[in-house]
Amino acid sequence: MTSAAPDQSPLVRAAHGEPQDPPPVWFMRQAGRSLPEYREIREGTQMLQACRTPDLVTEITLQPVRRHGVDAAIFFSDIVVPLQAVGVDLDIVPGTGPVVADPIRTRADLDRLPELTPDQVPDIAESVRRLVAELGPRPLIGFAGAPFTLASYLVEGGPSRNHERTKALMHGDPQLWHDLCARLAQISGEFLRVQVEAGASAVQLFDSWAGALSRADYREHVLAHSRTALSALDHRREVPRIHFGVGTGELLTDMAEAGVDVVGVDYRVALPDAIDRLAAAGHRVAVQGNLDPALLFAPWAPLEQAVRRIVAEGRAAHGHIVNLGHGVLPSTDPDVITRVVELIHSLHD
Ligand SMILES: Cc1c2[nH]c(c1CCC(=O)O)Cc1[nH]c(c(CCC(=O)O)c1C)Cc1[nH]c(c(CCC(=O)O)c1C)Cc1[nH]c(c(C)c1CCC(=O)O)C2
Repeated sequence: MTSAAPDQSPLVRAAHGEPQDPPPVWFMRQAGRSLPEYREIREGTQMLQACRTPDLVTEITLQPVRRHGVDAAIFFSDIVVPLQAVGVDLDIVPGTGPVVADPIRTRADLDRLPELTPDQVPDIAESVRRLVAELGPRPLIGFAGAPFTLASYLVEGGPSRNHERTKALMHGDPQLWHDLCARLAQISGEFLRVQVEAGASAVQLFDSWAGALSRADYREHVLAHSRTALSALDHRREVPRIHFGVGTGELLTDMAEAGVDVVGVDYRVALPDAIDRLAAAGHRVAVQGNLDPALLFAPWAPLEQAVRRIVAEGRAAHGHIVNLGHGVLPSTDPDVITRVVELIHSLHD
């Protein structure tokens, strides 16, 4: 399945616009609570503590690769790890998500948010190096949160349905908003750069909550900062960049402008529509997606049909990486994931 070196792997080739037969597959949140071996090894260790412990990061990242035979590993970490590394007082609360002790809402708050330097995350580079050595020809995907999604956690103080304080800041004090996002672009870009310099073969920039924005707001207040974050990798254009957000059907062509090779498609948009929209706007990019994670709970017959359809639809794209339209849900049966991977690997054109 995998060829000699990660930069020649099906995932990297598909990301650079060379269709693969069968297409490569991995799953967002493939590591995590759906796996009993993950629940076991995480017992007694806080999430953020686990993310900073190379033995745990290495083992947890490899668990889904061993079990499911996916075509890539995704680095086990969290989008808030670099924020904690620069000194933000935050925690990941089980069942809730990241919670920030002192939200950032004023200029004085922003002044307390420093830039990220590599010496603050030596363990991240160490974990990536170990993983790359273990994975051999299989690529490791590094990742970071995009400025808007990180800003939402920092401004709201935690997960938010409506992002009201974030949007109030964006519109009420655009200068402060842009300065905050510029700082987050540095942090996010540096976190990606550390992973790539340590050997990651591809990256994904998660702008998970960008789908909450209008196109106008996205273009005026967000796009340039995501582009800046990714520009930290401009000296390594051979490392493909994937950009994903939930509910971003209306933003796909805008997100493609951030300097990306692959646009992640969530399950609310039909893959052919996403491919057409991107092509009509002149973007020669690959697509990733877009099986509904809830379909993994359906009987095999409709699930198989959906997987076959997505693989067939993806053949019209400039490269297709099969994935879910968002992360694996914690109560998913891992055997179903393994069976889906086997099916995809059997689907030759
Ligand atoms: C928005 C976001 C976060 N973190 C992340 C995003 C972007 C991706 C997305 O849109 O889902 C990114 C992330 N977080 C995690 C990964 C690991 C790699 C992988 O995908 O396998 C990745 C890529 C591990 C994690 N990150 C988290 C867990 C669960 C914590 C645990 O297992 O105890 C994992 C495995 C915690 C976390 N961290 C965050 C949330 C919303 C949660 C869930 C809280 C909960 O439901 O308990 C913030």
